[in-house]
Amino acid sequence: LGGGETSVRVERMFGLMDRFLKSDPSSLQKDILDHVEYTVARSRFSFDDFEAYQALAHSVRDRLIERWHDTQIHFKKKDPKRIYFLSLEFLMGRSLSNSVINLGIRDQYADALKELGFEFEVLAEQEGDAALGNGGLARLSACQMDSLATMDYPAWGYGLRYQYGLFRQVILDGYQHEQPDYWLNFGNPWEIERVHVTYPVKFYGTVEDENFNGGKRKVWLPGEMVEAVAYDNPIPGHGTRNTITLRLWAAKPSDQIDMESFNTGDYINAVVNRQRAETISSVLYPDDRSYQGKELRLKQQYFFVSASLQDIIRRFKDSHSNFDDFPEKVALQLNDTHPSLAIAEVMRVLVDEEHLDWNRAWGIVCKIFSFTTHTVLPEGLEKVPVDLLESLLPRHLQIIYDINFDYIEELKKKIGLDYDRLSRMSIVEDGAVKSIRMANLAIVCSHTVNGVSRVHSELLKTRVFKDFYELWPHKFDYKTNGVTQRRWIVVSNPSLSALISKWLGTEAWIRDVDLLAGLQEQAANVDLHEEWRMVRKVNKMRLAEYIEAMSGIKVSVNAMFDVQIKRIHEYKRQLLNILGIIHRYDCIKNMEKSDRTKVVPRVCIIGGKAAPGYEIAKKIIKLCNAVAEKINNDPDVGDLLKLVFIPDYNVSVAELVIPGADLSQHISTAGHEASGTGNMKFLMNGCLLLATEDGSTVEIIEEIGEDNMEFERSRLK
Ligand SMILES: N=C1NC(=O)[C@]2(O[C@H](CO)[C@@H](O)[C@H](O)[C@H]2O)S1
Repeated sequence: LGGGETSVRVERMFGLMDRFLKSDPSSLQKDILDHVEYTVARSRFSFDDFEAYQALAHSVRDRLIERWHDTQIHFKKKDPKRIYFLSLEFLMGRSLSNSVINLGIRDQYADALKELGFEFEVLAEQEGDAALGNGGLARLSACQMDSLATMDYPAWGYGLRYQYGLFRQVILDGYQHEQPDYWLNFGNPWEIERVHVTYPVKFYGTVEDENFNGGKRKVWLPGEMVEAVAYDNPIPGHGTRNTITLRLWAAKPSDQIDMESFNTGDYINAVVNRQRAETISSVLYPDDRSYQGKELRLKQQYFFVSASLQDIIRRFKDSHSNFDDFPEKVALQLNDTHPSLAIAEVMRVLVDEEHLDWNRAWGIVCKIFSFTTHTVLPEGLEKVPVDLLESLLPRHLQIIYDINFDYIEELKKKIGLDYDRLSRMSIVEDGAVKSIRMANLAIVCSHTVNGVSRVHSELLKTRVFKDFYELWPHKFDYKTNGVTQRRWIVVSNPSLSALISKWLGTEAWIRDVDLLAGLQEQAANVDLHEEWRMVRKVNKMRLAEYIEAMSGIKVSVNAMFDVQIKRIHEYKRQLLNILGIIHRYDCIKNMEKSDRTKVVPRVCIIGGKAAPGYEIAKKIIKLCNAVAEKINNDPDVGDLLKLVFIPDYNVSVAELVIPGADLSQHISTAGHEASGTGNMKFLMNGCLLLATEDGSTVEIIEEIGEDNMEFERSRLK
């Protein structure tokens, strides 16, 4: 995502801030009440918090739509190079607060609501999280969309509209149980269903040779077809009118019901096609690492790739007829290997449908793809069994074989007949299960390959993709993860946000996070310290109330809140943290009463979901709850030590926990966390980090400076 040459500011269109919608409190009030009556269909004189939230959401959406249309008109006229971000996961969280803050009208809405007898924060709590992702990779996608919009990029996000997002974590007797995420049950005011934006997606079938222009060409005869229907989500930038689109695809059957079966009373078979189709976009893949359930996963990947590319090519052809212009107008960013089939799909469309010759099509493909890899371990690299691909997408397998043949012939000219290396670098893995190495496919066809931190990039160059780096060093770069300060300070910690603006003397940091460095000039200001302590206290009180409401455990805000919230993984070492807590408990129990006055009271907070099939991770959750049961019910320890497992950790829970944390733990086994983003969120909220030198923490250390660190570098002898 290079310089600003493709980012054209979407200035105030037609000379007005908002063409038709005003934002003074009385106009907003009228808007909200109109939506109560005409959208929510409730009496404007009697409606509850949830109905008020629905009306408020539609009122805000109206303002998003104005800018959204202006943006689309603007870019249709400018016809810039568009960035298409292809990701199978977007962990968006709630939209209301983020939208009104980016629109710059949060306070106006809060004032308008107060006069109607409602509190903005109470209504914001009515919204469910859009949890269309598993963890850091998915939340990064959401933060990137916010930043692309704010930086005025003409960008699109493409993904899947899962009917059920990331499972709801319920703790029973200390164990994790997974419940469906019914995030759509009460409607979703933040999306627009585009019933006219649908594309056929094909699967299975055979490939035939057909006479064409005196030669032969391949024709794919599909065995099954489903419809992809677009659901659009406006993503507003901050301090700009640029409002980009997150287009999510839902799978619908091409034929809703088989009337013959129905009329013969075979009601199950009558709808079996609908079920087969809708399953494709029904459940978010429950794990952000291991790859089981391969066929469904592969169907999901191709479904969203095919629909997205049909949409992108249609948009290109609306104003261009020569595919030589395609690389000038289209950049496709592969978020991990999940969208890698896009490479074979573009080749298929260009060669089989647009009738470009192979080499011309290949030249185009190699200019439009960039690949972000988030994996540090070779065993985490995605492989697709050839037999599965041959069954589901026979034409794509042929294309991948052809790509690989040309690539290996070229490789032989460069490295000679080093068969071990040729075998390692091949896109096709021969072995017990012949497979397609999706990362190799992505690297061969992309013009850039980026890691997500400097440390990660070094691991890629020296271990994971060493062969490729030696061949194409120019392809490899890194873009260290980032998080948006709009969500992680302004939305989640408004009192800190106000304090920062006051002491910096500007709100410009909300668009440009580097301006936060200006606070260093006030680092010794005791007045700022006092205000900051008050902010932290308020946030800790909010968190303590939440803990008591969720677990019944009373915690003292005078204790240090020591937090570790992230997906449960062995490499993230929640177990090490729990063993440390057991040790701390043991030390307190064996301490003389007089010595206990030296103990800093501590509330240890752990939260996170374990993948449903990850048994060890689920046992760690049980251990945490068992240790908590023991410690929290020991009056001898009292407020000196508490342990809380926060259930169902999600984006909204993170927005509550992070501002209240005094200390946070990022103690992954070095070399395992590709980047990590929780460290950044805690840091920008003024929290101390207890961390290993891993992933992006290494760069945080450089940014903070070693004189601000306490090091415990116990090198192995
Ligand atoms: N499947 C994954 N989930 C993650 O959180 C991963 O991607 C994140 C975003 O780049 C990284 O910050 C994490 O370190 C990495 O584990 S990879």
